[in-house]
Amino acid sequence: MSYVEKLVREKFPTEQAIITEITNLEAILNLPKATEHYVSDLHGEFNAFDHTLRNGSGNVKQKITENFAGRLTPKNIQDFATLIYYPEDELAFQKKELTDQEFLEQWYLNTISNLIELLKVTATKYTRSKVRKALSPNFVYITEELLYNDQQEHDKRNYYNKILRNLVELKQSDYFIIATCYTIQRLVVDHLHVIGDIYDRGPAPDKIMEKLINYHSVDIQWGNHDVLWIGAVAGSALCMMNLLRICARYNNLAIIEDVYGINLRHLSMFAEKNYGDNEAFRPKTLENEDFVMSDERIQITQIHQAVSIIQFKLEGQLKKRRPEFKLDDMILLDQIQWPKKEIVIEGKTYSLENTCFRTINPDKPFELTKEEDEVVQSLLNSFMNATKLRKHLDFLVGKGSMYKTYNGNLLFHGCIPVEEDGTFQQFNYENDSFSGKKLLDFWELRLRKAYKKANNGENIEADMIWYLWQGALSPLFGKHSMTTFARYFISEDEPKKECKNAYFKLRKEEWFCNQLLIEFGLDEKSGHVINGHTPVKKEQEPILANKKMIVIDGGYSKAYQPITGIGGYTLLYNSYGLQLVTHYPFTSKKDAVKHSRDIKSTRKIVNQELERQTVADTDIGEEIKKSLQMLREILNKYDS
Ligand SMILES: O=P(O)(O)OC[C@H]1O[C@](O)(COP(=O)(O)O)[C@@H](O)[C@@H]1O
Ligand SMILES: [Mn+2]
Repeated sequence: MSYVEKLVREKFPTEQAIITEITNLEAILNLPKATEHYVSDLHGEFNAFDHTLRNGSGNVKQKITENFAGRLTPKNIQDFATLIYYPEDELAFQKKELTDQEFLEQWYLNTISNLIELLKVTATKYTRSKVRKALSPNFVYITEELLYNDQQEHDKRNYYNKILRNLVELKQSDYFIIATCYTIQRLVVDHLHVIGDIYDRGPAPDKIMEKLINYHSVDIQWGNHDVLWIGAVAGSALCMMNLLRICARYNNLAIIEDVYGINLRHLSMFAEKNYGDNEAFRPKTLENEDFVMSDERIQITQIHQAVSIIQFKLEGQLKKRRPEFKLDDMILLDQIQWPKKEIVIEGKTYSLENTCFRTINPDKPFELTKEEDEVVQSLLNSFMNATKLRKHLDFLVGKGSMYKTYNGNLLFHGCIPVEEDGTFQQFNYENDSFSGKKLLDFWELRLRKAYKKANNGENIEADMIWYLWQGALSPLFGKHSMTTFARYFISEDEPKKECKNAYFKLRKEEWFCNQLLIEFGLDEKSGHVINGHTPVKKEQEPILANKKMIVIDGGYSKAYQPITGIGGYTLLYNSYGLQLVTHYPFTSKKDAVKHSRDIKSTRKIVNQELERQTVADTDIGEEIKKSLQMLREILNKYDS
């Protein structure tokens, strides 16, 4: 008897137990495929993300409309949807509105009854045991009684009404309503995919991480911004400087100090001593006008310069340490022609503007001053020992990966580096070379290794994570070089250009997407490639290559909304197929719910006439079929 068979027999010790399990699994295979929800490039925009999760990208409202249209007015449908998204707020609002006790009681009775009806609809896709797990432990018994009872029968109706009345009379209805609303939110989406870039630019990536940690089912594909944070905690000073620079640039240093508890005082004092105001380094402010001339802005501008210069010095050191990274295209401090402060790029001379080079020794431009070195070391130490940050990144590394194949689709953040003709580019490392799927597997292994071996000494492993941030063959970056230096100090546009990998042109072609799906062992007839990373501009299309490629970076990031013109794309994949959902930019809860300024449009991607998919058509279905086969074999042995 094999080890697995022994375990199965232990779990199902009798013939009857096996038969019950077979029946149960067969039934599950016939349930409709559960809904997957895809989001991407959240960039710290917690409020917008939270709203998307609460409304299931419009799925909650769609279910209400399908079920209650004709019975509830559009306004009542909207109020009901609002209750499910934000039950605490809507309850408080209704209690204030309905001052007459009788009206309020009637509202409670109607609401609970409608909620149970909606819960029934959302629960039909799941087994009873899965629904039970989604219920609040305090109300499992009552909810099941209400859920699985037929109200039409006279005696049962009395019983049902009595439970409802009791909830109201015993003052349990608020708790019950809140719990049921969250259960409905939980059931409308079975699994969430986050296609990278949770961190940077926006104010609250930490809250996104907390939400994901507590979410019932999620996977993450790392984005280039996420790996910066992983790199910093793994001991890469260069990753840390990059993320500090971005935090200063977007006026987000509070996330470092107030949220993750990393003290920036030493850095700030050093910056104040060495830098003044500088136009090129003022933080991007999106709204707060008072901020424009404040001391705080000067302070951030100083920090921004200090960390940028340290970053540029460390890049020079890295180039020497890591020749295999081929950093020749990168503008480095040793190219500056002193004392004129000019730089020659591809034979053309550019004068440097907004310079802040006082800590740079022209003879040894990559050398940190003693104080810079102290600042770096103490910051790195703090990053590596910040408990909350470690908790968030443990989750990010644990649940994350470079790519995912899921129910026939291929998910990754950036690209698979290719030549102009579509052949996979080779990355050479230690006498081996990697391309296509093998390249992504290689990077995943390296990242996990570097994170595990985190140390703040000479950290060669962590350099690898930095490469994922901006290396020319990084699948997460996908551009020939990052032109950060030029973007601060050169006014001409030419040196600021970042050329995209041929992947981004080729992904519009169906044959190319088929090649990608085949490379990852998927069926090119039914699979899709799903990407984030490159904001889909106003004039561009998110659905490409005869619907094989879907790019869902639609601009959760406020800074990118002017170019995308919307507030983000999400995808829903239910038993009827894939739908692309376009969101309005999120301004406030109130605006989103009271004026329905959330979902702009929903577009079907896959032909509606296709047969409805069941669990049998999914990856989990495949697993179940394997288990069924094994159980049947064991059962046969009982017979013989
Ligand atoms: O928008 P900013 O802050 O100027 O940053 C631009 C930089 O961000 C990058 O686009 C990388 O970030 P994304 O992954 O969000 O695209 C770089 O290629 C570029 O140099
Ligand atoms: Mn990205």
